[in-house]
Amino acid sequence: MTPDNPLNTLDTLTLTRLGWQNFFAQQTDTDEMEKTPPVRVTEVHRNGLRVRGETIDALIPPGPEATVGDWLLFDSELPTASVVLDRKSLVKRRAAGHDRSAQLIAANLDTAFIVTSCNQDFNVARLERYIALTLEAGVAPVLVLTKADLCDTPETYVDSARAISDLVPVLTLDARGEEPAQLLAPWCKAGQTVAFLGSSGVGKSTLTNALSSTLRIETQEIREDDAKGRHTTTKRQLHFIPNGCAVLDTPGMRELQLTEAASGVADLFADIHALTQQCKFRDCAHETEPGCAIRAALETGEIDAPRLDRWRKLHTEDQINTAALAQRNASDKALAKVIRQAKKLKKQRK
Ligand SMILES: Nc1nc2c(ncn2[C@@H]2O[C@H](COP(=O)(O)OP(=O)(O)OP(=O)(O)O)[C@@H](O)[C@H]2O)c(=O)[nH]1
Ligand SMILES: [Zn+2]
Repeated sequence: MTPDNPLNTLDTLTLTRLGWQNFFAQQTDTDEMEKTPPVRVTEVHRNGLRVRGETIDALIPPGPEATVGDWLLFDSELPTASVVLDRKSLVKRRAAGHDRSAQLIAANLDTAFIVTSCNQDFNVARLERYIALTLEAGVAPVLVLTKADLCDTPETYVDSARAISDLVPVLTLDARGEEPAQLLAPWCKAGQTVAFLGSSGVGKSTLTNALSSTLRIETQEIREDDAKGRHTTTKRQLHFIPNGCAVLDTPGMRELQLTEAASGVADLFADIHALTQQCKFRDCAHETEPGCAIRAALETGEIDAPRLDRWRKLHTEDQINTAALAQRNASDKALAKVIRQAKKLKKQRK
């Protein structure tokens, strides 16, 4: 459990402290802001959303299709009618389980710190998954390798992390103590919103604490045998730290499936994506087709086989989930139409 951040209980947080940016200001005006003041979703609970504004701290019932980090124009008379402002960025995944829907993880992040440790948690395929997800979302990814202090050869992890993509900076650190605040400072500036993503036990809460001398989120030691965490953080919560940055600590996600992330995957695997455009057939499966640019590049050693496999897996998974989601949305629409027609008929009969 995460105890309440003492700063979250301060009476006044200016809009800037909450992360208000020009992008949002441009969507409204002073008249509207007086009637329906902007509030930010700082926590998502089963029974509603906690929203914070300059003079508002309220729990509103579920209704607005919003997630942590969203900005709403708060309707005090009918909170569920509050309008969600257009998002600067949106991180989502395919919901866990059999449901094909997309689950919103966080909105309006500027930077995502993708956290892993210099131990068994480190896994290139999973990091690529997180990177594709954040690139798709419009959030800048930064890889953070924790527990360098517990590892004899952190360089091997750093080298593998650096090889993933030129688009992604890599930081290595001990999450406890002073180091993180200094190393993360270039991204954790006033008015910015950053988040820590990664498996349970990699040090997300420790890093969140490290950014603020006043925060004390609970952390727990990982299991010794497999370095897995105990899912100590159970909810997504935005913390407002003294330097004016908003920080989101998230629970470790057990399953991270991509959906509607084609451009994120293409950006991360830009070289492979470019090659696919050169295949003779537009629907080339890169198996046995003549004129396949992917297979040719594999033969010359221009691309490496394990990385190609990882691309293939992500690309296929994203295509399948995206198609399933489209189908679901279409059938939802069709169902809504049937209900509307039934209601209309009922009315006519009265
Ligand atoms: N030595 C060392 N220990 C660390 C480091 N980072 C985290 N830890 C420890 O690892 C354990 C797990 O850290 P947390 O911050 O709770 O991990 P988390 O990612 O927030 O985990 P969940 O809340 O379960 O998602 C704690 O005992 C931390 O003190 C590090 O860089 N070095
Ligand atoms: Zn091909």
